[in-house]
Amino acid sequence: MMKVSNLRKSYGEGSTKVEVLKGINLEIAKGETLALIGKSGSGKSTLLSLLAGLDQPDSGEIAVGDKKISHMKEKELTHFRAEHMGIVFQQFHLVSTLTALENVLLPLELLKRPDAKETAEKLLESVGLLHRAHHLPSQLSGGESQRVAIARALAIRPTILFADEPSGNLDEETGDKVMELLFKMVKETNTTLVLVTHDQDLARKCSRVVHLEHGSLA
Ligand SMILES: Nc1ncnc2c1ncn2[C@@H]1O[C@H](COP(=O)(O)OP(=O)(O)OP(=O)(O)O)[C@@H](O)[C@H]1O
Repeated sequence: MMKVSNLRKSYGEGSTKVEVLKGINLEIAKGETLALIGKSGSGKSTLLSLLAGLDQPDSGEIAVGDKKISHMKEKELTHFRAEHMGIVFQQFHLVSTLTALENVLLPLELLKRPDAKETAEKLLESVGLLHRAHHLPSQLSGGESQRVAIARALAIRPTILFADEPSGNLDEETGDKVMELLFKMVKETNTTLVLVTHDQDLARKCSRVVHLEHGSLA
C-alpha cells in the first residue's frame, strides 16, 4: 500500500551537512501496524515527516497505492494529505481557539464530508470525551487533548495514520491508556499505522518493528 524507495535526506551544507537518511527502502501493507524505533537523533521524525508528506526528500520515491507523493506539487499533496493521512504528534497540536468538537470537525468540513457533525460527535464519544465537546484545548488535560487529537486524525478515515511519540508528553498511566485506545481504534477501522516510539513495549504491540540506524533500516 505504501512503498518507499531509496529515500535520502540530509540537512545543512558543507562542514555542517548531516546525512540523516541514506537510502531507505520500505513497504507497508494495508492494515499493518509498523513501529519505527531507533536512538535519539537517528532520523525517526525526519522519516515520518517525509512519509506523511510534510517535508520533501532530497531523492528517492514515496508511493501510496499508485500515487507518488514524493513527486506531487504542493497543492496536490496538501489535498492528498487531507484526504488520506492522519497525523498525531507528541504535542497534540490542537487549534487552541476551537473547541474539542470543532477540532475534530475541522478536517471533515475541509473535505466537505456529509454528516460531519454526527461523525465528529461519534468519534468524540468513542474516545470518551463527548462530555468535553465544548471545551477549549486549554480546558483539557494532556490525555484528553491527545484523545481529541486521535479522534481528529481518524475522523477522515485515513488510509494511513502516522503517530510521532503520541504518548511522549503524558505520564505513564495516561500514556498507556491513550495508546490502548489508539490501537483499539486502528484495529477496528483496519487503519494502517506508522508509529515512532522509544518505547520497546509499545513497539512490540505493533505487527512489525523496523529499526533506524546509521541512516538505514534494519
Ligand atoms: N531542520 C533541521 N536542520 C538541521 N538538522 C536537523 C533538522 N531536523 C533534524 N535535524 C538533525 O537530523 C537528525 C535526525 O533528527 P530526527 O529528529 O529525525 O531524529 P529522531 O530519531 O526523531 O530523534 P528523537 O528520538 O530525539 O526525537 C538529528 O541529528 C538532528 O539534529
